[in-house]
Amino acid sequence: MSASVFDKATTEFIEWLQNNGVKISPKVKIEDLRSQNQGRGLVATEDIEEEETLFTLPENTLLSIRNNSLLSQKPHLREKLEALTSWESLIVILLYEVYAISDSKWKQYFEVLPIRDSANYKSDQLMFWSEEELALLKPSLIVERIGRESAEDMYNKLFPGLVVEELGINELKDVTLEQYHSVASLIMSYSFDVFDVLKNPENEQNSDASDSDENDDEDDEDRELIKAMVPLADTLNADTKLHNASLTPSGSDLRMVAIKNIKKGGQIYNTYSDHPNSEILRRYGYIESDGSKYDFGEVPLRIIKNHFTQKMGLSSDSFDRVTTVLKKIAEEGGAEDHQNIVLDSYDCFKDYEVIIELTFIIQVLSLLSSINQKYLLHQMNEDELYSTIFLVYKKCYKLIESGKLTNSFISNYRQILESRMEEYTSDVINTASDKVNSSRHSMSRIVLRSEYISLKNCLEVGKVFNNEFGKFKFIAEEKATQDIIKKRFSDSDGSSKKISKKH
Ligand SMILES: C[S@@+](CC[C@H](N)C(=O)[O-])C[C@H]1O[C@@H](n2cnc3c(N)ncnc32)[C@H](O)[C@@H]1O
Repeated sequence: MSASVFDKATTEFIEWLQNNGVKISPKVKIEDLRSQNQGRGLVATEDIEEEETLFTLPENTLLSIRNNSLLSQKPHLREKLEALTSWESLIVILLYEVYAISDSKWKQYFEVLPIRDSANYKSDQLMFWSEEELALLKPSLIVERIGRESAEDMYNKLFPGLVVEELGINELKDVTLEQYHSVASLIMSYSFDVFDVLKNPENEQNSDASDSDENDDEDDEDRELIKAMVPLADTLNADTKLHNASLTPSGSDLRMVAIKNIKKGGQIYNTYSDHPNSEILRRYGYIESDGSKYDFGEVPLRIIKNHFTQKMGLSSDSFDRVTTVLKKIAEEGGAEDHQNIVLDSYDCFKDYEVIIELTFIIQVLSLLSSINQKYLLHQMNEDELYSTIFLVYKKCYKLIESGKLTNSFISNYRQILESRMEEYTSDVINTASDKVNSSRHSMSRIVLRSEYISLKNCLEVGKVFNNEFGKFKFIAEEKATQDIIKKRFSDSDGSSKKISKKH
């Protein structure tokens, strides 16, 4: 699309908005931001004050299960469509609107979307990356969450089986996997979750923007929220640090409101929720070159296992038995009493915070490794192992609750983070943000750098373990293990119980 064709599509879209009752402040305009690889965006043409309304959208401009040509033309399908998840129904509705009819009410809107303009919009969501390109993202765990399989399962469920045979929408009998992917990824990166005002007229609109996931397992029982395409609101780009406007309810309308003062010439930014760069890339196909505010790196359980088996003397079998018991303790105790601390991976945030499960599991394994030096875990039967781990679990819970950790915890924690960081190559670590472009190669490096920096920040234990809940004290190992050893392994006269000591 040449500049004039691109501009013409923008002009016709603005006319369409006005003809459909959308009120736009004279202080904003849609701008061509292709030179910054941002497609279209909204910018301020005057200084804007916090709380000013930038535009108001009447409910009938939204494209959703409440508003679409499919149900206007085939109202008998309502119940069956409502029985689908809101993901599935919006996919069918949008495919019908875009491909099956020529006179859609939203025609001018579609012309400014990637689905109609592949020349200006390249789909960089991870779903569209080849295996070689995905390899650029190693060792990020994001490559394990692309969800291609579940997306294809949904395609196979819908086409042609459900859509043609059950719903009888013959117009969609030839939908290809490619068309399905482009509509599904459009929904992933452009849709909003809004209150279903027709079903719940007393409810105000919800402002959750674009935080939907093609693979979310939804419970649509009461259908209070529905997925919708929201023209113009979805023209806003996003930035976790520059977020300055939000979509808010206003009766049955939606209003985009400034949440900060915005200077003339500044871009209006929405937020697509608290995602790190890896997830922004997966869902939306771009990255924040200087990192997302919500960046984190991840420590896979595999790294923790390697550490405790290779450096702390636990056998691989003991480690697996310990994690099995820890899962069992969580299951039996109920989530409130005993949380599950055995996760596939553990988040370490850029802002010097790690999830509590990471602290907890490393502390548990640290104490168990100390105990294992005297009383071999692999010689214990199931019951003995269970009760030992249970005591250690309880002890660690109390320690953490009272702001204490052991010295071996801190050394293990450091080494585990360092082992994970070693998986990142030095060229990634040294990527300069001013050299960033929108190539997949460049974006991969930024994602990896975001993760690496987050892990590195979490090595600053003085900050990580000195947070809003207070400063952790580090105590000697023996102080923490002596009670357990007394309770578990010694009779009152000091002789050892059933379990044999290591010689
Ligand atoms: C809801 S749309 C925003 C409008 C979009 N720029 C357009 O022209 O249609 C979301 C898409 O915009 C792009 N985008 C949003 N925020 C961006 C940013 N900060 N930098 C680069 N691209 C961004 C991404 O392609 C994303 O998938």
